[in-house]
Amino acid sequence: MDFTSLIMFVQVFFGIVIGLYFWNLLKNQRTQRVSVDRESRKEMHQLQKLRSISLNEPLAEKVRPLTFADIIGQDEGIRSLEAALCGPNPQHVLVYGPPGVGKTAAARLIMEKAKMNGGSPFLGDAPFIELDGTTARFDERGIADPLIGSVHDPIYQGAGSMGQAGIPQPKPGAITKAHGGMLFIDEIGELHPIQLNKLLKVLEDRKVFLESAYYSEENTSIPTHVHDIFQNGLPADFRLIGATTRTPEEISPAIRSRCLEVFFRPLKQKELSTVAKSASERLNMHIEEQGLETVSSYVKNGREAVNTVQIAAGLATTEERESINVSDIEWVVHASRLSRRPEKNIHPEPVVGRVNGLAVYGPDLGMLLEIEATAQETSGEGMLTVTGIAEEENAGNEMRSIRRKSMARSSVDNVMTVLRHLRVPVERYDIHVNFPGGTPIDGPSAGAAIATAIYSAVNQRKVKNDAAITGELSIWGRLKPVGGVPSKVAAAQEAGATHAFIPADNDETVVHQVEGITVKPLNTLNELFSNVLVEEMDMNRQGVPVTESSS
Ligand SMILES: Nc1ncnc2c1ncn2[C@@H]1O[C@H](COP(=O)(O)OP(=O)(O)OP(=O)(O)O)[C@@H](O)[C@H]1O
Repeated sequence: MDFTSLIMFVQVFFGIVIGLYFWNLLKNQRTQRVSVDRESRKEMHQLQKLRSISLNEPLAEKVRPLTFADIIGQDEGIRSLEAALCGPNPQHVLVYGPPGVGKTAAARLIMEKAKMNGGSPFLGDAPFIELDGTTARFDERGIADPLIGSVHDPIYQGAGSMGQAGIPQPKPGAITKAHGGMLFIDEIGELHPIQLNKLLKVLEDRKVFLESAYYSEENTSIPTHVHDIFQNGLPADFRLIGATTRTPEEISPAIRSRCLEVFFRPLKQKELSTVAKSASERLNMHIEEQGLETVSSYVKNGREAVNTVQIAAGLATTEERESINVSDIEWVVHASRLSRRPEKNIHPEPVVGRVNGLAVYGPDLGMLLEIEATAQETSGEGMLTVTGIAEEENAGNEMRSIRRKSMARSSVDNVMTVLRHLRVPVERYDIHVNFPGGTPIDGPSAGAAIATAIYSAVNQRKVKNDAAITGELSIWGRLKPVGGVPSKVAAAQEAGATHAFIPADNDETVVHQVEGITVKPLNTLNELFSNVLVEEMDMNRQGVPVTESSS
């Protein structure tokens, strides 16, 4: 074999080896592709099989409110939502309220309502995006952030062909998906502070800038749209609806200052009964009147009312009945370990030392606050006992927390000074003030009611049982304004009171309209006593005259 033949032989040999190599590579790719296709066909078949199966519409879906009229008892909240979002200049909104009272249901309906308004900036296809603040977790390296958006860097697995080409890929978050529409964040109070801060920036800029160490302006292999996103940001112009079960004080002032605040209130017993009734109607089930009464006296909110009816309906259906009996409801109540709603009603008759105070807790929950006092004349120096309250309480926030004497206890001490000033000889009596029932007492606003209870006990004068009182006391016996008056008056009316006495400085014109209760604004404790004490004297004890206080 001469040299040329040898060269040719080597060339042919290497040609065959290289050819075999590429042929093998191609074959492998084809086999891989065939097996991927086979696997995908199998998965698609499985997916189609799953899709072909469908159960009935879940009961929870069937009873979901479809119009605002289906949302019971929240007319005021819905009106505020409409005012904020359905006009030509929609605002960001924070919706406060206890769990299960219709916040989400109303938010889901507001977009359609807004679109009906010709002047609204929301277009016909404006999106409504929902996100849950409790599950919207994010990765601190920015790999994943369902709210703000993230960048999928080429180092990460599954970066695909763009990744192989070293291109960082921006992934839009909910704020961009909601562009031109509304972003509803349920439980916004649970968002991580870092996410909240990022959200605030977006609300300000109406776009979001994403960052990546793999992005370079000079990199010409990066496609134009990625350059555009990194340089100009992703659009994020939307209106925020944040719902929370927390109180306004617990929400960051920065987000509050950018939003209109809307309040959804707890549902009254009658309203819960209506929610239960309409749920049973949607399920095509009849429910006895007494059954409705039982539901509404155990459940605390609309969701619980609907759930109770659903389980009872399920029970009736399995027994092939078309109506829900009281016993079905009782069984559900028992099985779900529901406890009866505390019924705070006014006392049936006037009693010495017993006063209907008014409290408010949570964002908007008014409640009747029972206050009892007894006074026993003593030869020595009188003692003051206060029960039914915490002796000490925490105040402040996460940054600065302090322990202080209970506000209710301080309030009683304040009342004793006021009564001494009014020449009520409290020092001659062992006085016991009790707050039964475990209702939270915010202290100062119960001052006027506590003073009435002690004054009534010392003078043995009965207090009108149909009167409810709220007001802080100045040390000179003047009634000072308090918070939550509308909710307090509504609670008083629901508990059966016919008269509510509030500080004149509150000037809550709105409360004058509560049906079935007369609201009387007063200036001084003396005016209050002459309005709420029954005009009779117990002859066993000398009534103590009240002198006019200087205020
Ligand atoms: N006021 C109401 N009127 C009619 N149905 C209600 C009302 N409140 C709650 N429901 C029923 O309860 C379900 C749950 O209510 P929704 O999710 O709107 O409550 P929410 O206030 O958003 O509660 P959460 O704070 O727990 O998310 C609704 O789908 C509806 O069936």
